Amino acid sequence: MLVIGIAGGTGSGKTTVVDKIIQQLDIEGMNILSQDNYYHDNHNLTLTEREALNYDHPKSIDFDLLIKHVKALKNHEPIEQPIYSFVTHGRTGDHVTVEPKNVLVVEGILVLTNKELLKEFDLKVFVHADSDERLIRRIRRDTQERGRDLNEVLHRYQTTLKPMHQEFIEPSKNEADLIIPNMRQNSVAIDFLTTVIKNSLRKH
Ligand SMILES: Nc1ncnc2c1ncn2[C@@H]1O[C@H](COP(=O)(O)OP(=O)(O)O)[C@@H](O)[C@H]1O
Ligand SMILES: Nc1ccn([C@@H]2O[C@H](COP(=O)(O)O)[C@@H](O)[C@H]2O)c(=O)n1
Repeated sequence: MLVIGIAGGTGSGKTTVVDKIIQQLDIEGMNILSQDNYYHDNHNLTLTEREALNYDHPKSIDFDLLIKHVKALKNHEPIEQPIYSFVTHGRTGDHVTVEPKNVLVVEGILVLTNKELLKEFDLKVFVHADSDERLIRRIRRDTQERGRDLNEVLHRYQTTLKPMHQEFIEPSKNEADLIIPNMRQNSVAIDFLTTVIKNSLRKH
């Protein structure tokens, strides 16, 4: 199994890049594990308390479970992936069964910050977009798709997102084998990444 880690700041375009790779690779045997589904549950806290949490710090992620799942899939065992809600800031209680396949992509803002998880990756990618562009994309997405208002997005950006990006996410770029500039549609970079994955698959 080929395991690829794809990191990058919020709104950099990780999900979009993964979708394009899926289209271009055109293979059935590919799984995507999103770090977003591995946020700690925090159902012991009230909704107001959960809303106030820092979701951009590595401690917000249940890396133990994520790494356990990556290892299980590499070991040809199916996993029960939790499903997360950005509205309730917690796990929904539902799970999706993921069967092992030839390629596993693990994507999320913090996936290149964890030393144990890094050991599991054959290829490490960082998607880059400037912070102003990412903030604009984040405002659009969170207000349209994640049930947030402008004040919530801007408050979170100033208090936790920006400082955590500078402390943890931006430095994790140094772990990447490949950096994808994604300020605009970048089909050359997507073609290149697809070729690298195809070549790696031949060796696996
Ligand atoms: N190259 C790009 N140019 C313009 N908009 C983009 C680009 N890549 C992604 N987007 C948009 O930015 C938003 C965030 O992208 P997404 O892939 O969800 O980012 P991430 O998964 O890194 O948070 C989405 O609305 C997406 O359509
Ligand atoms: N309850 C939560 C959990 C996470 N976030 C934000 O999601 C961002 C990561 O997701 P991307 O798809 O943008 O990579 C991260 O920056 C968290 O601030 C949230 O708002 N609420």
